[in-house]
This record gives sequence, C-alpha cells and structure tokens, in this order.
Amino acid sequence: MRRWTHCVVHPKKEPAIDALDPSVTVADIGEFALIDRSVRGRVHPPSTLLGPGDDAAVVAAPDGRVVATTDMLMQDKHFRLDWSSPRDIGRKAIAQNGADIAAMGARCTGFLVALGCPSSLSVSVVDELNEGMWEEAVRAGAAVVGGDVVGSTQLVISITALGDLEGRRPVLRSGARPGDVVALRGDSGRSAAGLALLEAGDVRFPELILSHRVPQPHYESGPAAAIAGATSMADISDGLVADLTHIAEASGVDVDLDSEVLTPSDELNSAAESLGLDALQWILTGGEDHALVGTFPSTATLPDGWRRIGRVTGGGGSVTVEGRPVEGTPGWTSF
Ligand SMILES: Nc1ncnc2c1ncn2[C@@H]1O[C@H](COP(=O)(O)OP(=O)(O)O)[C@@H](O)[C@H]1O
Ligand SMILES: Cc1ncc(C[n+]2csc(CCOP(=O)(O)OP(=O)(O)O)c2C)c(N)n1
Ligand SMILES: [Mg+2]
Ligand SMILES: [Mg+2]
Ligand SMILES: [Mg+2]
Repeated sequence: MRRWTHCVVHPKKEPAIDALDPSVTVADIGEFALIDRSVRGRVHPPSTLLGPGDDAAVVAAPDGRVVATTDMLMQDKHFRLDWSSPRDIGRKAIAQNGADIAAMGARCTGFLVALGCPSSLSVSVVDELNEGMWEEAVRAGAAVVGGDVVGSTQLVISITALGDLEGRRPVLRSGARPGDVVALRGDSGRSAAGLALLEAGDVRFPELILSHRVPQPHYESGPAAAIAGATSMADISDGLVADLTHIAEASGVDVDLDSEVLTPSDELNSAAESLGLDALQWILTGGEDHALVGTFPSTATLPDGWRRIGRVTGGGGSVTVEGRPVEGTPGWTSF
C-alpha cells in the first residue's frame, strides 16, 4: 500500500514539543500553534497513509469497508477536571470510541479528534489530553489521524473512530438467537462504583476510581469474538442491562442472566457497603466499563477471557436475572 509520508506535516523524527508554563492559555498561542503541538513528533502506524496536515487524512481500508463510529464527551457531563487528569480524560475518550469499533468485531485503524476549548484553557491541559489520547490510540493499535480545534464555552471532546473488519462480517446487535450463550469480556460495575466514590469524595478504593477514570477495553476480544462466531455484540457504555436490552430488542429475543456469575467482588461489596449502595445494581446498570457483551452459539468455544453470564431465549426484548425483571432504570440516561 502506498504511503504518502512526505505529505505528513511533521517528520516523525522531530522531538515531542516542549512543556509550557501552565499559565499559558490556548488563546495565548492560537489555533495553529495548538494544532502544531497536537501533531508534532507523532509516529503513525502503516495504516495511516496520510496523517494530519492536509484537508483530510487517508487511512488504509484493506477490507474495502470502513467501520465508523462517533461518541462525544462534554465537560461536567462525561468528565470533571477536578475528578480526572486531562491525560486520563484523553484515554477514556479514545477508549469509549475504540470499544464501539471492537464491539463490531473490527480493529481500530484511526481516530479523528475534534476539540472545543475555552480561550482560558491552559495549553498544558491540551498537551496532556493529547498524550492520553495517543497512549490509548496506540493501545488500540491505531493513531490519531486528524481532527479539529474550535473555541467553546466548555471543554468538549468529540471523537470519530474508524475500523477494519479484515474480511469478516460485522457482528450486529440483531443477530442473537434463542439457545445462544450470553458472555462478557471485562468487568461490569467497577466504573459505576468509581463514579459513586468520586461523587461521595471517598478515596478509599483507588482501583475502582481508576476503573472509572480510565476504562480499559479488551480491543482484541472483539475480533476474537467475531472469529469464534459471536452472533451479536455491544460494548457496555450505558449499563449491562441497558446494552443487553438493545441486543434483545434488535434481535427479537429475551436474555436471562445468571445471578451466580454476576456475584460482586469483595472490593465492590466493600465499596458498596461503605457508601450504603448496592453492588449488584452497579454490575447490572452501571455504565462506562466498556466491557464487551455478546452472544455465541451454544456449540461455540468462548475466546480467551470471555465468560458465560446467561442465555438467550425466545421472546421480545426483555432482560431478566434468573427470570426476574431488573428493578429501576436499566442504565444511564443522558437527559
Ligand atoms: N445524532 C445522531 N444521528 C444519527 N445517528 C445517531 C445519532 N446519535 C446516535 N446515532 C446512532 O444510534 C446508534 C446508537 O447510538 P448510541 O446509543 O450512542 O451507541 P453506543 O452506545 O454504542 O455509543 C448508533 O448506531 C449511532 O450511530
Ligand atoms: C461528571 C460525570 N457525571 C456522570 C458520569 C456518568 N456517565 C456519563 S455518560 C455515561 C454513560 C455513557 O454515555 P454516552 O454518552 O451515552 O455514551 P454511549 O452510550 O453513546 O457510548 C455515564 C455513566 C460521568 N462519567 N461523569
Ligand atoms: Mg454513542
Ligand atoms: Mg459508545
Ligand atoms: Mg456501543
């Protein structure tokens, strides 16, 4: 595949840009210096045929089809600058989008990053955000290939992720069939626990708070699930029950979860006890873990790390635990 490396504005050998005094704002250096700081010294993988600097990027699509998704993060709705470092926010923004690519059974090939920045924002915050976004983009096997920077009243991060199916069929929400096994890759409930701890100002469970600040999707488990014959898949952004309900509705099936395998860890139980909250509720309805949930034919061998959590029955879009409906809202609601 031809790579127009000579068109990349900054040759990759150039060193990363120097740190600035935190009192220097984005208004002090302006849009183009800010973009310069975002792209300079970055090394792109071979899938980036043309990196930032021209009117658009060119990303390889060897499969001939491009998987595309976008999720945006608003200050004080999705993150708080007093709860998370800019680096962690950057990592989470990429993880949230990369998880949607993995949930289709695809591999990430590139991320486009659109930033809305208040004029008074310190350049060092944007530098750290970029560090986090790059760190996670590389973990996902891809790179930041372009973006946009505009002035805004609050910090806004809008990411578009691109992915490659490598010749496989996409794993849809609509493919679950009665008799399938429901399986989970990753943890559910830890991010919700971390959020509750931050809301309460309780710093006693740092690992749970870290899970909220920096969800770590198992990107490779999406393609592995597709190869193993997954019939449906989603990432858990709104909550296990909410996201499984999307699958159940799209597939025209019911899902019944097995309470035994959803037993909270000691850590989750201790955090819930100390806050007077319910750990099982975090597991069932807490969002933002970006774990993958999917359905597989009962004859399939689950890929590494996936564990069975329930089964698919015939029906019409409901999710139950041991046959009982889940009380309250099934997950996060934005409005
Ligand atoms: N404003 C919009 N215009 C068009 N499609 C949208 C819009 N918002 C969401 N969607 C689509 O609706 C579907 C569900 O969105 P969402 O619940 O945000 O998915 P996810 O939880 O995986 O991020 C996705 O296919 C998404 O692309
Ligand atoms: C300050 C703050 N308050 C609340 C939350 C909790 N929260 C915000 S969005 C969300 C769910 C997922 O968000 P959404 O934007 O709907 O992502 P998508 O489903 O589109 O991937 C949760 C649990 C948070 N992360 N930060
Ligand atoms: Mg979304
Ligand atoms: Mg999403
Ligand atoms: Mg999703």
